[in-house]
Amino acid sequence: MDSALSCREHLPREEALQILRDRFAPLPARPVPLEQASGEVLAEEVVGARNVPHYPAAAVDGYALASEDTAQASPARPVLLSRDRFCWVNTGGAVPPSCDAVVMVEDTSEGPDGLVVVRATPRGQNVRPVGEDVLAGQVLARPGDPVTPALQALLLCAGVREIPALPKPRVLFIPTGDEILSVEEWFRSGATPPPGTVVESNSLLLRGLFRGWGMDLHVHPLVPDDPVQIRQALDEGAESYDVVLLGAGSAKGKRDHSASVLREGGGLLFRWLLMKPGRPAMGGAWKGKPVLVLPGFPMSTAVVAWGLVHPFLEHLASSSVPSGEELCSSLGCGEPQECRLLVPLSSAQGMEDWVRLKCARIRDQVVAWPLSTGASSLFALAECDALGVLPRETLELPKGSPLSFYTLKRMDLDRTVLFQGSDDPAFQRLASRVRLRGAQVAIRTVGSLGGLAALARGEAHLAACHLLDPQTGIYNDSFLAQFDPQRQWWRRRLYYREQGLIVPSGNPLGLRTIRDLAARGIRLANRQPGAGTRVLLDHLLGREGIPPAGLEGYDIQCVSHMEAANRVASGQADVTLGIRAAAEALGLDFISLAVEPFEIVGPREFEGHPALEALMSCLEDPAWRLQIEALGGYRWSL
Ligand SMILES: Nc1nc2c(c(=O)[nH]1)N[C@H]1C(S)=C(S)[C@@H](COP(=O)(O)OP(=O)(O)OC[C@H]3O[C@@H](n4cnc5c(N)ncnc54)[C@H](O)[C@@H]3O)O[C@H]1N2
Ligand code: MOO
Repeated sequence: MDSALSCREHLPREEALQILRDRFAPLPARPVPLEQASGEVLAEEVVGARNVPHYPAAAVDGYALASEDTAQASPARPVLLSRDRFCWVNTGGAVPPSCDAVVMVEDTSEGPDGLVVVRATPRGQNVRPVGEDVLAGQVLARPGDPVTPALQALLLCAGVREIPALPKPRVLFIPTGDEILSVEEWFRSGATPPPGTVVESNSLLLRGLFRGWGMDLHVHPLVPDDPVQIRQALDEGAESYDVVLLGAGSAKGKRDHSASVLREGGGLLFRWLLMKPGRPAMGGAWKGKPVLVLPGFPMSTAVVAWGLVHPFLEHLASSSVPSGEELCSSLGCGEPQECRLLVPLSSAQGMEDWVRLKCARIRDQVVAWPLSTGASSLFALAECDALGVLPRETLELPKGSPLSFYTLKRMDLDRTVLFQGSDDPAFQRLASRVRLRGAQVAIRTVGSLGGLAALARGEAHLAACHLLDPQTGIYNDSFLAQFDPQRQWWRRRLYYREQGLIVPSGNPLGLRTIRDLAARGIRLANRQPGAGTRVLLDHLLGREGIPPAGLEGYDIQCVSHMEAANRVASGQADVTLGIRAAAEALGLDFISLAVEPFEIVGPREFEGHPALEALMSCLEDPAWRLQIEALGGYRWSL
């Protein structure tokens, strides 16, 4: 036990990193046999042990000879050499010491009297002298150089048997948690695993990150929230590994033991980082080996891996990442780039805030919007294109603020259009088809009205419209006239879709019409303001003279058809208004109330955009049409 350690709390990530760097020295270089050294990085310079070539070598097939014997030779006055004045050499063969040049066989003819040479062959011609390529003692490669195939071959020729490689820290990840199921248990648990259980997904995530860094990660079998077993696993880790990563148990739960185990058994160096997510991360020592605790939520694990674990491993491995470029190295991207925020962003005060971003480019401006901020959201982590790392002093970033971002995925913004608008499963499938044509539709679900307003502000290439005008009973026309008074947008109808009541299978409450929503005790799930489906609901209720305020659940704002239908499927609501496809996807019953045209619209200025052209060509794709028909409730004409 290292009682001399004092624990720093509430500290910036960089300070935590510095504490680790000060406390744990880089690992020694590793000798690696040359044949196995592919992909390694040199820890020291390497000098040649032998000359290459180590003998004077013929560069052509021909005759080795003394250059002075051919000094007068020319096609007009060939020279005849007697048999003791030349000898045959193949390309690469040794030139005898008595010879200093090689004449190409094409410039000679050998006859019974000797060799006829038609060209003067100056000293050294066609001879590769000793050490021409490499001289013994010559510096061949320097620290930090990657061992490429060419370097490997060169070092072999230069007589180098093994190389000093940068150390590769051996790292063990110990997942912990009583609630965590192994992958086998997860799939064995059926379609609905018991509440409170979570699959052990962090090691899959971490392994992938390590692979991207060119490092291996070993994973310990799952350990329950039991201090004795956690200590035992740490003992095993410290015995055989250079670094131990302890998963979860980092916050204040009754089953969170990481801090107390470390504090009592090894030493806690720091705890509570000024970053979000990842705040409960901690660092310590166990039997002299570094231990880092990764908070359990996936995004927290990833952020701590990027921001702390990888830079620390690079320190242990003595890799020379220039200061300030640590995150680019961890994230595997180039210099941060700049975008403008499509929406305001508020950052937690005093915290370095890691934000998952989606990006698009409109005209010449790269724009970005944040995805979910929840540390538990894996979808946001998988879906985002980029990360914004907001410095601790950032508070409010108004809409339009510049923001620098690190790319996580290759983005082809020339071939990406930004769609803002309604949620629609068929349109989602269309976006997948567009991918197959090498282009992308970035989708931001903001409802029909939100999409039209975004188009009007020049913040999207494309929006959707399925809005019923209660006054006229006509879809879309009046809304487009309002948002595009100058008529500068094109419009195209994609399909019609059925809207209706989505109720549990078998319709246990016997709901039939919109009037039934007003019955006592009926729990509704509604959509967000601005969603076309909510506009339709309001219209249908209004027609029947039903005041929305009286409906239980009218204030519930689901942002997609699937979210609303899932509320019904899970028993949280008795009914929602939505499309037939959402009901069918979840095996729910559907009572059809309306058929609406689903149109897409966009400014003419973007016509010809490659992603828009790809989208238009997908509309004719029979495979997509079949896929849409199978969703249920979509049709091509009224
Ligand atoms: N009262 C407080 N509660 C929490 C605080 C706090 O300061 N006070 N901090 C929150 C923050 S921030 C985070 S982050 C989490 C950290 O949680 P722990 O590290 O203690 O981890 P658990 O509570 O055990 O698990 C959290 C979450 O992650 C899931 N998990 C854990 N391991 C894995 C794994 N290997 N693979 C996938 N998912 C995993 C776990 O099941 C939980 O759902 O604490 C907050 N609470
Ligand atoms: O800091 Mo926690 O890691 O936000 O979710």
